[in-house]
Amino acid sequence: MQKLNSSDEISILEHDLDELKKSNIIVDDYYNTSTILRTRLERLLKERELRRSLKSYNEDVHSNGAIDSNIVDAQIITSKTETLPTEEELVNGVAANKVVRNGCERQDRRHSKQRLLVVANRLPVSAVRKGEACWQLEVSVGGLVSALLGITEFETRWVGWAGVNVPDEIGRKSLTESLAAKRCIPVFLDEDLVHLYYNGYCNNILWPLFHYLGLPHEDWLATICSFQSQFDAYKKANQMFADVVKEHYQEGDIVWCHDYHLMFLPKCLKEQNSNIKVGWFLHTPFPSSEIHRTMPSRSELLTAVLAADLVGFHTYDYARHFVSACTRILGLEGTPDGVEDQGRLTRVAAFPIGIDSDRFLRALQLPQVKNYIKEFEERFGGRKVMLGVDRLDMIKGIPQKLLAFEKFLEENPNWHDKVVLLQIAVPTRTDVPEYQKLTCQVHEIVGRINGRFGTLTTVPIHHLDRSLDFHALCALYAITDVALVTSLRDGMNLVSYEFVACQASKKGVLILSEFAGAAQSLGAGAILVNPWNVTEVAAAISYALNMPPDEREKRHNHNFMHVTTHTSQAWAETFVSELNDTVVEAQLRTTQIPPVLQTEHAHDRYLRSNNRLLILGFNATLTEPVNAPDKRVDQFKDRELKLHPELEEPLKRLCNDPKTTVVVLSGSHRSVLDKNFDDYNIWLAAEHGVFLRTANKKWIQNLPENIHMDWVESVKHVFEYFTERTPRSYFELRETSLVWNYKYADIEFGRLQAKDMLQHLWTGPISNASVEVVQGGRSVEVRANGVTKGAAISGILGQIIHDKDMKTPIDYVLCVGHFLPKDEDICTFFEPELPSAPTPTQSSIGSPTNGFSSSHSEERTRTKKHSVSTSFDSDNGWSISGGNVTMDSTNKGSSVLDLQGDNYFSCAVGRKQSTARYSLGSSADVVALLKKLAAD
Ligand SMILES: O=P(O)(O)OC[C@H]1O[C@H](O[C@H]2O[C@H](CO)[C@@H](O)[C@H](O)[C@H]2O)[C@H](O)[C@@H](O)[C@@H]1O
Ligand SMILES: O=c1ccn([C@@H]2O[C@H](COP(=O)(O)OP(=O)(O)O)[C@@H](O)[C@H]2O)c(=O)[nH]1
Repeated sequence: MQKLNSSDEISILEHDLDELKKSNIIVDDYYNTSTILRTRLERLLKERELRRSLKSYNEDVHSNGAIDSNIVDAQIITSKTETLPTEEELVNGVAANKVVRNGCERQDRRHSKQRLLVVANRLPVSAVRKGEACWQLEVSVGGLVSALLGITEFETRWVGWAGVNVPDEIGRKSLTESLAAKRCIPVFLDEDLVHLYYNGYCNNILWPLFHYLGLPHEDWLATICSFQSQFDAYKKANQMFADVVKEHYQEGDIVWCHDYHLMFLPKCLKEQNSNIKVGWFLHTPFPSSEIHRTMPSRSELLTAVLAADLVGFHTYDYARHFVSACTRILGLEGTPDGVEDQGRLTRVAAFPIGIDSDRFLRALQLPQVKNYIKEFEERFGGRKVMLGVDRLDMIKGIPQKLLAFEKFLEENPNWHDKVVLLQIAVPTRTDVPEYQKLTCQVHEIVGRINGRFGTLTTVPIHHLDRSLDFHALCALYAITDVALVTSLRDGMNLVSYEFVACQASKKGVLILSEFAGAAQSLGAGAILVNPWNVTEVAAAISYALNMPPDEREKRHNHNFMHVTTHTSQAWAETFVSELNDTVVEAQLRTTQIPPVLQTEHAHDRYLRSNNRLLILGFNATLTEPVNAPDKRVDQFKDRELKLHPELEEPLKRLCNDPKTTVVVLSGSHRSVLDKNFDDYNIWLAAEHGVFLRTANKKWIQNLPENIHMDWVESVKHVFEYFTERTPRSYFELRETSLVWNYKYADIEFGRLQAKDMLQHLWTGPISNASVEVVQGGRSVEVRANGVTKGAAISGILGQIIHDKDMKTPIDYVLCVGHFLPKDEDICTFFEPELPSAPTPTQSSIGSPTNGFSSSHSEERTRTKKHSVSTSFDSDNGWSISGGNVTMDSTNKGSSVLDLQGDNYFSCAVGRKQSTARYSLGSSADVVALLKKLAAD
């Protein structure tokens, strides 16, 4: 099998384009137009269009037999055993389907299908041991398997648990071989692990919580006590899945992880190999963040899922809940595209699943199915048939359905012998006590209703505790008048889709719970009900049974159209193509993110230089991080900014090094800096450099004195108003600015409030004042016009050079900070090719003193010297401006800065996108860096 990597894919695209052009198929010149495709959507649409053209081109070529090819094996899992109910249908059906869709489908080496590793807890077949090395494989029941069986576009391998304990080597080997024939790869989990991982953590904790059912009531104490061991088993099982994937992974494969059983898998896979393309799809609902918050492992689970490149859900609501949980619980940023963490985006989107509708349509033509239809019609002749098909699971609302049917019978005696409810309740998770209890409960209700409304010859409910073979199921769907789906919560519910697919002639009615994901796609044609409202469901049954044919037809047609166009094939194709796009996009994004600072390199250069300048931010640079995931903050204590305790020693050493000048340049008030750095031999610049504390510990004003502050009162009113209405937000009144901070507030609410506040500020009383409104990650700041760190640095530098009486150029600059974009002008200030724009102070350059004078340095172009001039102004003190400078007659030939290109390290801390040359993740990394520099 040919493997594809990105460059292969590109060259294939190029090759394909050539062929398309040769064959007179008109396609825009992708490479020319791509240069002007500015938005993501534009680019994706273009790529889709291209893919489609290629696909239809391939289909044409293949059906014309133009390319030498071999017939591809059916991708679908089929069983050789007689017990498999769908064998004939799958073998014939899939093959037929391929012929219909692709002409004669062949394998072209260049256009080989993309390899897809589908990893799900359950394999599409479950194994039953028939002898030491003899296995019978049966198709597993459940929507996940049904949907994934429909995927034929990819070269698919399944990795999963075979649903059986195989302790011996002979058994494992023989089962592995049997499964290999079906392109399945087993993960062997022993009984104890299955008990803790599958029965315990998956089905006793995650499943009920994700379906809003709360923890099982009777044994909730035991559940809480065993939580940790179950969670450990869950992680262990996930790692075992990852290990099996690793064995079978080939470069370029897509790994598609499925469902709540495998939330840790994306993390395990990325730890093994960060280049694997990983998608994760949840088949259940993702609950409101308020539910997810109650889980002891809430953060770990979310973080593990976020390791995936693409995360998918059935509905937009579930996706929104997930993003909300990530912002509220992990404090990450939710964007329209997904969740961002340090510049890395995990894309989150809705991909509603579908069914392989052709498979059902074809099945209805099979003689076996026709026989079943005849048999059922004779059996239930004269009565309307209502149908329920569910796994016997509490989420399916089977007791509620039965009670609603009972109420209908109570209220409609005329229907007693004219309607029958067939309820197929497939046993599931039978080792979990809650499921055992549910079985008893359902039996009891069925018995009671049949006792109450049955006659000697008929009963109103036929209840089966077993699964049906596929043909029987199709026949049942086809003869049904009203399907009743009353899930209390359901990720999607494919039974409703299958019913619609089989109703082309009967056009029966679907009653569908509004809590099933399917309600969002089939809601227009179905009668939507709240399954908890038994009266409403009973009324819906009556309405459905009495519905006039034209209304039935309209409703059915609407849903039939949806089911036959939104198929499982389309679902898988869309997911995989989004995953491919996401990975390409992520690569594009990372090129805009500065690389991580190599501390070794910065250190090495530091050692080789003689006159170093370290410019350090304070907040989130030299302080302890406050919003580590799940860390409970004491907002009053943590609000006070404190120097990271591990920095005290190294920072003192750096400050006392005669070859090093250290400046802390912060937005904070002078008192905050004084308090933290009182006994350091350090330069302090407060309020973004408006105030400067010189070496002799005196504060001077660095930026012009004539800063107008007449706007403060009005802004203060606005800030007070929002602080009162936003719990845990606060504001700081500084000398030249005001900052409203919502980092401890609910993030989403904080953001909404900030938007509202900005509106007020922009349009309100200060709209004409000489101020700037600066938006931070979790703050809004109003400061005087022209105040930025970049504007302040020239004055600071001039003052330092003057006070220290520097005679040699600064040959090393490290500028590290969690600066707002507005303040990143400080990074560009030192760039050799990008002298900063003139600042208010720079406009007042006086005659240079102190040994520096303006002149031209020819070396600039050769060595990329940083050329900056100093000046003194009687009003504003020292300033330095960009330009070409050398020292005066006493120091001819030298620049103020001589960074040799490489000796400049601007570094953004905890920022995703930045104009800085490098980045560091957090203040912890800054601590490590400064410790290293101080060690020598
Ligand atoms: O494997 P089991 O524990 O026996 O459970 C069967 C499957 O149940 C769940 O199905 C879900 O997936 C369907 C397709 O997306 C969806 O329509 C339905 O609403 C879900 O409940 C479960 O999520 C699967 O993992 C199980 O295999
Ligand atoms: O006797 C049965 C009953 C049901 N199913 C299949 O089980 C799946 C149920 O999927 P659904 O999404 O409705 O719910 P889930 O069981 O996955 O929660 C459907 O594809 C049904 O065709 C089956 O194969 N045999």
